[in-house]
Amino acid sequence: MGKSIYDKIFESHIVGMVDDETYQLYVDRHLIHEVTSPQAFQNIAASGRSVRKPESILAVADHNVPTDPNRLSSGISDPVSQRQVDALVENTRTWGIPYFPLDDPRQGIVHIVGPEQGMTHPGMLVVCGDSHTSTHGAFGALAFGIGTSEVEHVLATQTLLQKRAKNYHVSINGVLPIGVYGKDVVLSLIARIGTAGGTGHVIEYSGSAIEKMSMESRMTICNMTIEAGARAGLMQPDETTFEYLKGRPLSPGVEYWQAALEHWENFLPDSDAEYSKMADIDVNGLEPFVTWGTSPEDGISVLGKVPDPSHIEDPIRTRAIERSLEYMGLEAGQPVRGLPIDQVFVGSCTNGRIEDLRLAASVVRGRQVNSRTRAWVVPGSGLVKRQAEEEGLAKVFVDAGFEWREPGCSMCLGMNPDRLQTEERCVSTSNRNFEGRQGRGGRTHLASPATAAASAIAGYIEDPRELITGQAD
Ligand SMILES: CC(C)[C@H](C(=O)O)[C@@H](O)C(=O)O
Ligand code: SF4
Repeated sequence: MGKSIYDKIFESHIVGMVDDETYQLYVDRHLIHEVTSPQAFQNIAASGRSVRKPESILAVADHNVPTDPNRLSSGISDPVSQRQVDALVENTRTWGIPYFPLDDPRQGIVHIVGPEQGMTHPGMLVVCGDSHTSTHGAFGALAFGIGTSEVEHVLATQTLLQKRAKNYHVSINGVLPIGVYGKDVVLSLIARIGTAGGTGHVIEYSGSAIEKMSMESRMTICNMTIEAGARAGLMQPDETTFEYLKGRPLSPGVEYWQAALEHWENFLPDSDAEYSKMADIDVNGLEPFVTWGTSPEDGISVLGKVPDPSHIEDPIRTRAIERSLEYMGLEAGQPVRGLPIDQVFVGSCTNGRIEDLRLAASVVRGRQVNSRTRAWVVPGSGLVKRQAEEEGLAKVFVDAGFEWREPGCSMCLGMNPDRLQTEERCVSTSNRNFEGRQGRGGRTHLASPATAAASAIAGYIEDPRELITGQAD
């Protein structure tokens, strides 16, 4: 029987078995951040154990840090956040773990910093105490989020206990129309299979649309794969992957490059690999997507209408839609395009990379943010920020009336000062639109950087094609 990428990585990392179903897997790389690591380090110290392989770890503070331009002098006002960041600094110092402090240009969101440093290679097992670790699957690595007790286990043993997931194959074919991007593809996938669609599975992507995509777009898709309930997302490594990795600080050096390429070939899927679920997506007719509700599966075309619960038969679903509409301040059947917005957030580990900023800037260039809307760009890392400044993108944003901020998770989640006020409506390039996600009572519409940028200019949810080509409907 043929093997999937998942099967091959999983099997090559088995170092032991705990029972019939539970394997002990070797972990190649471990990313840590300030929220899910303090307790793990505390337990390591309390039990007199030590960190087994500090050089396999990379640490950054991202969730709790402020992103205002004065953050180095003003510091962190919330005492719990400050304690978590202090603990990360202290723990990394104690154990000799690489850490990028706030004044280091390499600081940023863990899932942007890791790939940027060349930390994830095809065939690796990569973990982090964070659900969006699935992002790294874009490199053909098995990457998934773990809980704090597992973070402790990995710190102490460099291994993890795992049961095997099932294989799910998603084939994405066609040519992306103008104004439609990786974010729209993944929002449409989640709308189709639902937030439980991938439960118990690892989704492996292939197809002509994926082959043509940049690493940045592939990462956006793998990042949100977790929102479809899957354990991880995986993509086959190819020339695009190798080009991206070449020359990065933690990538194999020139002298090892050929050997690395040969090694990575071991992790390509067999042509007769078996998958327990399959889906095909044709992107040729895809439209820009935006969510209307409080679940990532609530995506519709930007030209679509929010659902009418009276047309739904399932009473549980009817109630859920009614509740979402109420929370989101929407009427059944209302078009989503044209909804006035208070805030636009371009950033997060989903869409805070240089390609995302280039895309948003291309929509914004020479235009002005609508006076009713605040618009922010929060680069995913200091390196993204620097590159965007060098390319003149920062100036495009600032000239248009955007705020240009320091790297961090920022408004992706309300764990730092960047939050929505109650009932404020935001078009956000992040990955979750749960109730209160961007601040208590805040209303989130997930979308691509192009849709977010177009909405900032319009002051309402706008079809980006309107600004790119002048022909929306
Ligand atoms: C805080 C952290 C544990 C959390 C996660 O695991 O995803 C966060 O990054 C998120 O996006 O909700
Ligand atoms: S940017 Fe958002 S999704 Fe990504 S790690 Fe930070 S909080 Fe989680």
